[in-house]
Amino acid sequence: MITTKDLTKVYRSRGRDVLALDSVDLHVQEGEVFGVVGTSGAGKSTLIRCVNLLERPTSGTVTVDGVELTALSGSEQRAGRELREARRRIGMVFQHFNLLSSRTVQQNVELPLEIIGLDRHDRRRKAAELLDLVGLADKAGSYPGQLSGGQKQRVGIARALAGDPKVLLSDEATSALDPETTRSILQLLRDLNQQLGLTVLLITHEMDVIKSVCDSAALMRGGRVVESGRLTDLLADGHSRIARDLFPLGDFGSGQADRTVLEITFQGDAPAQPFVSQLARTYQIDINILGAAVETIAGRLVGRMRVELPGSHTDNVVPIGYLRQQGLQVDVLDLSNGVAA
Ligand SMILES: Nc1ncnc2c1ncn2[C@@H]1O[C@H](COP(=O)(O)OP(=O)(O)OP(=O)(O)O)[C@@H](O)[C@H]1O
Repeated sequence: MITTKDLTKVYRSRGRDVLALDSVDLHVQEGEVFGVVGTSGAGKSTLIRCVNLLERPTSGTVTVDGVELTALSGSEQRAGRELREARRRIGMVFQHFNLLSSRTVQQNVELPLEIIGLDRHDRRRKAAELLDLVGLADKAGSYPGQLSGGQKQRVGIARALAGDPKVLLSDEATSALDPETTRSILQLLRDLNQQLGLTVLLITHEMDVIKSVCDSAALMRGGRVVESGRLTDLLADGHSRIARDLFPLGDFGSGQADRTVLEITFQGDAPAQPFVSQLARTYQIDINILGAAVETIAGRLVGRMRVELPGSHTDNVVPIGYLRQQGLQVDVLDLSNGVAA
């Protein structure tokens, strides 16, 4: 549904070039919620602004729903007719809501419909439907200043849906909200994704957002996508940095040379059996549990545990094989850099 190829953006700032996007290849499938995560300055905002050509990339292509936007003329306010048409099928939600304070909630939602020339009656009907969809039917006559942050973001979402978009872009939509409101807005995005078949591309600096709402994710660093994929696949990959960040499990053990640290992951229907005590009993070994967490990720129950066994990797080949036989994913950590060996 959204594909970027070799997407590059260079800003010229005070006489020097800033490489904000460096050959970004991204593929967001139709109907999924895709999260881009990364620290400040990684290039997330630039990426999302290039996806709907609010920012014209320096090179590379952006294709949304089969239309190559980068081949259409104009950008920002001077977009040509075809680009404006294509943009109508892409909704955008902003961190600070971007509502007009002098207009009522209803009038804010009607704004994009006014711009496309819909008549008054149809505008009213459509805006009322959208406000109902986001749970704000009773606030139609209120002004943004009379709403909470979460309600303002619901208005922002209703407005973004006015053009019946197939794709919704969310630029840190929950960063200005408290944790409970964040949860309710993420749930709303998830519901809209499922009810309307909406494809959602969101950017965030919070791993919790990825964990609670996304099907897939990409990690950005220094303008590059360093990892991307479906969360279920990433969780099955012992080298995945995203998976590691989804489960911060504490330290890496005693640091002694004759110890083996394992990371054990179980997903979905994998046995929720007491494998640690079974292992200890079967092989008569003392197992040190270093950390454990169970989360619901992409709608599936996923657990991860880090344990330390006495002896080297070679000494533990048989117990590791036993765990794998139980349907568990087992990665042996390389203690020098904390990733799977
Ligand atoms: N208009 C601009 N002019 C010059 N440099 C820019 C401009 N916009 C962004 N940059 C630079 O591009 C890089 C990527 O910025 P961007 O805002 O995309 O990152 P980000 O991951 O969204 O960060 P944040 O989470 O802080 O918004 C940064 O080095 C930033 O300073």
